[in-house]
Amino acid sequence: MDPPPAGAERGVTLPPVPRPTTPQRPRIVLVGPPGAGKSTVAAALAERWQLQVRDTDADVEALAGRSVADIFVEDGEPAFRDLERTAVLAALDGHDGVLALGGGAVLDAGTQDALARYVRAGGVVVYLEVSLAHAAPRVGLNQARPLLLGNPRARWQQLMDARRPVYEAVSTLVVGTDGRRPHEVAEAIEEALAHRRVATPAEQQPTEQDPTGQQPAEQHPLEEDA
Ligand SMILES: Nc1ncnc2c1ncn2[C@@H]1O[C@H](COP(=O)(O)OP(=O)(O)O)[C@@H](O)[C@H]1O
Ligand SMILES: O=C(O)C1=C[C@@H](OP(=O)(O)O)[C@@H](O)[C@H](O)C1
Ligand SMILES: [Mg+2]
Repeated sequence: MDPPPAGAERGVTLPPVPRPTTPQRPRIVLVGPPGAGKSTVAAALAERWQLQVRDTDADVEALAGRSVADIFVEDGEPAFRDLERTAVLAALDGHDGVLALGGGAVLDAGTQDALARYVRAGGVVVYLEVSLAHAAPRVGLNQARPLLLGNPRARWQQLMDARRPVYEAVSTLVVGTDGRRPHEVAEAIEEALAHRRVATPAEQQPTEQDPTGQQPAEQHPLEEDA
């Protein structure tokens, strides 16, 4: 007999958890600017879904044996981006769980290609949206995000102006986080996944197998097995 679905023992009805794929890939990837809550919401989703969580910033720090801030200061941003690409590609290729990217990871061409392949294979990329007014108090004035040093609000806005089109292009779903607590963002993601049936622009890019870019519904990784 199949084991009861997660939450059943607590009398809770959960939406379908994204199912595993072969080869192993993330069930969901979170992108968005600093302070969107990617790391926090990824951990919340993993907890809800009883999956492993991975965060490319933590992977980079493990690879380098130093903090993100120290890598920026000692080696510069290009060296950080190289480590980050390595971490992202490794996670997209072998992490079966929830994956949070660092905010600037999507700028890398190799990462963009890997995300596009992941999406064409049915993967889910959620862009966590946040406004400056809500992001600023979340990122605060701490030193952990070197790109925001100096004038964090102005730097954040500059980053967003340059990156918004990239976040939109690589994602298959956009979820707002303004005024929502992390667990409410996780719930909003679940709800969006449960109700979503229409392919988004990132999913409609043509593939060699399907020049129309349309994805048959039965291939979607969020559907429960029949
Ligand atoms: N929806 C939210 N509402 C309020 N605070 C949040 C929310 N999401 C995250 N935070 C807080 O904001 C800070 C940055 O969150 P984090 O998950 O590190 O963002 P990101 O990884 O996108 O940069 C953390 O202190 C976290 O607790
Ligand atoms: O936006 C960026 O370029 C960065 C975001 C950070 O991650 P979070 O988005 O998780 O804060 C971290 O990777 C690094 O400080 C650079
Ligand atoms: Mg983070």
